[in-house]
Amino acid sequence: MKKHVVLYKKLSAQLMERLQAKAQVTLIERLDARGLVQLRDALPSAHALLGAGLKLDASLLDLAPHLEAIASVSVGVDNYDIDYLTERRIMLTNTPDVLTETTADTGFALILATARRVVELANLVRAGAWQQSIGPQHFGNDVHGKTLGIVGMGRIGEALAQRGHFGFGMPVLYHSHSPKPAVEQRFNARYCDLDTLLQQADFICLTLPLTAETEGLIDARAFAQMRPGSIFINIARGKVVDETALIEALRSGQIRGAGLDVFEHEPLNADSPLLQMDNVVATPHMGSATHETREAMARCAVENLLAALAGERPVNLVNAGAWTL
Ligand SMILES: NC(=O)c1ccc[n+]([C@@H]2O[C@H](COP(=O)([O-])OP(=O)(O)OC[C@H]3O[C@@H](n4cnc5c(N)ncnc54)[C@H](O)[C@@H]3O)[C@@H](O)[C@H]2O)c1
Ligand SMILES: O=C(O)[C@H](O)CO
Repeated sequence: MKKHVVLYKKLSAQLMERLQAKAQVTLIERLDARGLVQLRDALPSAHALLGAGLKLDASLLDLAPHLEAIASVSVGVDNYDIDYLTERRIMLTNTPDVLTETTADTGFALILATARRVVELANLVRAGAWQQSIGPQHFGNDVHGKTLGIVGMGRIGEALAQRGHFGFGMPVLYHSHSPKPAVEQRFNARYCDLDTLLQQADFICLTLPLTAETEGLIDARAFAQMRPGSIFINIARGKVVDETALIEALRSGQIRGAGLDVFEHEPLNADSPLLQMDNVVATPHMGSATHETREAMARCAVENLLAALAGERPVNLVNAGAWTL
């Protein structure tokens, strides 16, 4: 008998066909109130789940006694209680690598948009307020040659460093768990502690995961270290930042601007003070959101899931303990 896979993300026809050839599939089209009821109804017979953007904790997963695998269509795994999954020997897989370049592109889009005030000035043109040559009150700042600070030198951090170093001639500072000699050689990057990076970088970019260790890492104390004129970019996770402290740093002029793809609560509330600020560029958690990359992520998740259900070790297994226990 085919195993039961519950999707809470729509797949392309091709991937759906591939999955249906091997499994009985239930698709939950939207994770609204009705969708959540459908999910709870499907969990008791589910062998595997595939999707993204849902906090899957014990309160839901206790409803799924037969669950063998969860294929997350994301690289970030902060929505899952990994210890709980490992204890139950439920394999968790993610989708690294395929989204690295696209997410780094988003990071650079935010760097350029904030430094050069692209959104603000495009809105001015759209509003018909471009009546004469713009003057210094509308000038931005250079990106090329400025110091790029990367917090979390992993896959996406490296792709950002590559763009900064080779494309924009930027000196690169980085802070990570440990120094990476190969990265230093390739991008002429310098490892430093977090405070030094915050004090010296013109662009401070977060590319690290949300974990118990990183939650609230960038707080009021951290913003106080940043130099006036610096620009803060977050393409990691909103909860790595104390958003109240960020708003205060923007209001007080401690930092010059922020490019934000992720927020403490998503979707960002329309009455967030961040949306009242011209020096903030806010995007809707779109780091990996291109047609090509989202399809590659979904394909990667399907492959991981099919491997798990076939009793093979998935390539992108996050919790090795679920396999070897
Ligand atoms: N905005 C988006 O749409 C989007 C897209 C993809 C990924 N992301 C986020 O980006 C994160 C990074 O992705 P990746 O593929 O580069 O992951 P990765 O594991 O390759 O890199 C993360 C890096 O952060 C470092 N790190 C972890 N904890 C740290 C700490 N406390 N202090 C300093 N460094 C620390 C790690 O050593 C690693 O080098 C993901 O976990 C996800 O949350 C967001
Ligand atoms: O972690 C990821 O892959 C992105 O944030 C998309 O959810």
